[in-house]
Amino acid sequence: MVNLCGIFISWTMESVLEFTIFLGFLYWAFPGLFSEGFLRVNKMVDVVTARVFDTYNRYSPLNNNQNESLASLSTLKRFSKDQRLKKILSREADQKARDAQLFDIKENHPDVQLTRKRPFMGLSCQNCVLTSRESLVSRTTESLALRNILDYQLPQNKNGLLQRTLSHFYQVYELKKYDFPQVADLVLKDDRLKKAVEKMALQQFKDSDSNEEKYYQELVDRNGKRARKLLYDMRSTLSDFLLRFTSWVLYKLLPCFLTSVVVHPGQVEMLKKAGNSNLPLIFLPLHRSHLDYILISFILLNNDIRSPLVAAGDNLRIPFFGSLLRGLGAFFIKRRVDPVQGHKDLVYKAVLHTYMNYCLRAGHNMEFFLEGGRTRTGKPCMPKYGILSVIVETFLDGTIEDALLVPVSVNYEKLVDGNFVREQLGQPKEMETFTGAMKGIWHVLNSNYGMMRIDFNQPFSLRELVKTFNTSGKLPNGKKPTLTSKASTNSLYGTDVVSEDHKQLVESISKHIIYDCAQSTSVMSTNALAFLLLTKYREGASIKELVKAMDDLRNDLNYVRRDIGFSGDSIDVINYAVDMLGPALVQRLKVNNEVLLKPIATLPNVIELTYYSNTLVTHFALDSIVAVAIEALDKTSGNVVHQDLVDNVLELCDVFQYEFLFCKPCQSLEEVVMGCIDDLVYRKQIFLVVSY
Ligand SMILES: CCCCCCCCCCCCCCCC(=O)SCCNC(=O)CCNC(=O)[C@H](O)C(C)(C)COP(=O)(O)OP(=O)(O)OC[C@H]1O[C@@H](n2cnc3c(N)ncnc32)[C@H](O)[C@@H]1OP(=O)(O)O
Repeated sequence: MVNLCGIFISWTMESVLEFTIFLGFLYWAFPGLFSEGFLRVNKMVDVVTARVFDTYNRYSPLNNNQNESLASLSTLKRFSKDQRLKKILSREADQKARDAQLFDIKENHPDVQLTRKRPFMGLSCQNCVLTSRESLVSRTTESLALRNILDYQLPQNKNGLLQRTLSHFYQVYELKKYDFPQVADLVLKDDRLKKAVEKMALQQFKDSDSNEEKYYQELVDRNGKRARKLLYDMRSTLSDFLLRFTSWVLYKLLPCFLTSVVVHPGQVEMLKKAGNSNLPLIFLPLHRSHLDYILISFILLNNDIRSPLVAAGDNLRIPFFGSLLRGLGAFFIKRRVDPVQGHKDLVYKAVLHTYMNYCLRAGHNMEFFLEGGRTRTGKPCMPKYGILSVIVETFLDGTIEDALLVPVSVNYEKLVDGNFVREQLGQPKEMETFTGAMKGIWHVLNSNYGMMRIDFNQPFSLRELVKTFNTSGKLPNGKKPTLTSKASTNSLYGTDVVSEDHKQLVESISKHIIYDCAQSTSVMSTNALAFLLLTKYREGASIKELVKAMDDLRNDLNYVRRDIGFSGDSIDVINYAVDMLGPALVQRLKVNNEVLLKPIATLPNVIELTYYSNTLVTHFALDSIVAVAIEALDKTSGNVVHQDLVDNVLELCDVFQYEFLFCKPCQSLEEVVMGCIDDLVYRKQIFLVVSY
């Protein structure tokens, strides 16, 4: 502090001038910063005031119920007098209300409403991994209530003055310490990598005109050096200190733009138990925003679960942020493995495969995004198979005994990384840069994204899944695979051909996981409103109509045990969602003294609204296809033949197979379609069933 004062006092005229020039430069470089400057200063003052009050509350007696902004000690005193008066008044009012209620209860029958139990999302598949499904979870785990992880609570017995003042610091200090071994040197010595280098050199040697031994050696050296460089560009330098420090910073920053980050403590409990099994956990989230991996690591770290290494596209290897991400667990992969001089890039594949192999063997957990990037439409993307094929291969060749796969679904009330409208209109993606990232962070910090929800599905054993697929032939084409543990001959590592069985297996696992994630994604208020407005009320609807439609939608979702990420009266939900979506997406009109909500269904705005709605479109995809198939049938006789309808639906499903995953790979699509028709007959009474 003394030093800091000294610095300011010792400022000369030159320093002042220099500082002014610096400010001038900032203004020139980032005019946006200054034009909105005052607004932001105001916001900042609000945040600081809120923090001061928050701190005051922590020191003051625990039940003082004060929740308004305070400025000075005298105001505080006056405030507590007012508070006391308010309390007395509210106690009296309470008393009166209770008396009146007691009278009502005596006179009338009470209107008892049963609160519906929230479904526990993400249990693993009972067809494929029954043993995993029965482990790690209990009735108590299931019935725990959702929790906002930004509300950090100190343990009961650790609630001293210092701990309360520096609660977040205390939290990160107390975290369990893990070792994060570095494996790069081991990778370079690995025989398989050396063989891939030689094989690549040999291919290049054969393509050349030379037949001198010396040239071949030169090629081996060149490829060896390339392997080293690829590895050092790729590797992660996960650091315990950096994780803790970032976690502390996040505790301070996240509340600036998120009202809550909601997780199910039961799911976290399952992960903790799985973490104690000494098997690597492989986290497989659906990718919506850059916040996904930040919050997943944040939650795991703060629950004493080993932080994972995360496969990051090398487009994120930008100055400063690249090194930061590397220290927080990122290992950088090429987003496309392109051929080198007309041949498959064996060296790169071998580096990636061997690196992942050693990381898993060293006990690291891993995380990667099966979709290979963020969804641009709000619908889950079809999976990419490269990284998962390495994990499966690492298990099949006996390097690891087993791995626990954890599908993760993430949803936001409001999309954090812009709206992808530019890209959806056909313009190329803007590449990540340092200034772009800084501007993005600044923008995010000054916005409100509402609530974020993360669902960790139940971890399941890769061994059990492979065994089930092996023994029951539950692959989509009904083909029985015969995969046995054997030396590595396929996947990303140094090969030209991936065996058909292995391909089928990896594809089925990937699709199963994407399907599971989509099923366990909870529906946000913004998804529900956008869906209703775009599919049912494109021309607008009164609040009353929307409330009725929202109630019906909630009932439908509850019936199929989809979790809804909001609660309360539908009218409040709608008003909240309208505010979150903003006037650029939903208009509030006043027609004949009635408020009408209307979607902006014109380009480009409709693209963003569709993004929100698509979370539910996936859910209703099969129902909609049945509806379209019924329309296409000949109904002149007044009847529809069941089998014709099923055939029509299957044909349409074939057309849409790259757009939606209609069922799990372990299910038969025909049976799922028949189930869907039966359900529509029973619940929506679309037909009267007649048998001849
Ligand atoms: C305290 C808090 C801290 C918080 C702070 C934490 C921050 C901590 C980290 C930050 C982290 C950032 C994270 C960013 C998020 C992304 O950057 S997402 C983007 C990057 N991630 C991914 O793309 C992962 C998924 N992608 C893949 O797996 C892709 O396959 C790859 C590996 C990128 C390659 O893609 P590709 O070149 O298009 O090739 P693809 O057709 O998929 O096949 C590649 C190979 O896989 C194999 N293969 C393909 N199909 C199959 C199959 N069916 N079966 C078996 N093998 C197959 C074959 O060997 C094939 O090679 P070929 O035989 O064709 O030569």
